[in-house]
Amino acid sequence: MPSPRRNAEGRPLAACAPSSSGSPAHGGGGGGRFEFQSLLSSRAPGADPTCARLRASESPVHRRGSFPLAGAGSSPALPPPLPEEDRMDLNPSFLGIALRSLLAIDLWLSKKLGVCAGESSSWGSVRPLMKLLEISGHGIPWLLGTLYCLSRSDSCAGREVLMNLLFSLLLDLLLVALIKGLVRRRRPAHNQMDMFFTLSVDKYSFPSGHATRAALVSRFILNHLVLAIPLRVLVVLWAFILGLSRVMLGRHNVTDVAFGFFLGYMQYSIVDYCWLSPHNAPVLFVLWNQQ
Ligand SMILES: CC(C)=CCC/C(C)=C/COP(=O)(O)O
Repeated sequence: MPSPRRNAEGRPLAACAPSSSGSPAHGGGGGGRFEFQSLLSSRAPGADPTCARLRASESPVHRRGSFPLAGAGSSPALPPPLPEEDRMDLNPSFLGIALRSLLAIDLWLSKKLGVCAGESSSWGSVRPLMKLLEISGHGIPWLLGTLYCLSRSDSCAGREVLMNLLFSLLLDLLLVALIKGLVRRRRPAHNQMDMFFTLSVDKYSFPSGHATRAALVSRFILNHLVLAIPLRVLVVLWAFILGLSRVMLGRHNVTDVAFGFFLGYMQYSIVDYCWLSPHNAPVLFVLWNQQ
């Protein structure tokens, strides 16, 4: 009985090319079925690049018994190595499986929750309300509102808080644009791209800019405005419902919003750490006072 071929690390190779005589795939044997002696570690591409991974279209599922080999009897002509994106990893890590499962759950849940994604959706009648909520967390009203309040503020303390809110909003826009541009996750297929004033990176969905802003601004408000308890609860509710509405509108997947909340929360910690004051950023305050 022939022992399985092994790669450089001593791991058995997947026998996608037929082994020695007797294999049904070799020389037109009757069954036409490939036998995988074992899964190959994807970290040994040099050992046998054509066997290490299979192209999906050439896997036995797709082409039973029709592996493209040179004619029977001649030595097997190995196809050229496949480009990385055409390869199928036969031995995904535990982390890979966990991530893929999370992604599948995310897509399934997001589709289920996208009940306002269109006028004809099951909750289509609530869509206008969700879009109103969308505007309440949009960057433009927050930026314009902060600039307006800054121009009207006549106390030093007020100006300091507003200056930092402005800095938070700009930092948020920058970080979200950066991550969206790096990750480039497409928005859900059921989303209608009818958002008010978007930037070019807003065709991507990870993370949700509304969720980051909601978390950042609400944490900011709770820390710097003296509010009665019912109002504090309202601020938290607004942030939560705004995040949920992103998924209901079909704009985002659940993970976009969850990460957005996390990022916004962390952004506030950055802002708090780098808090701008007339002591550490006198130029900013002097310049503004001269306006
Ligand atoms: C142009 C400015 C100042 C802000 C863009 C705000 C915007 C459209 C963000 C996208 O949010 P989602 O990622 O939640 O869809």
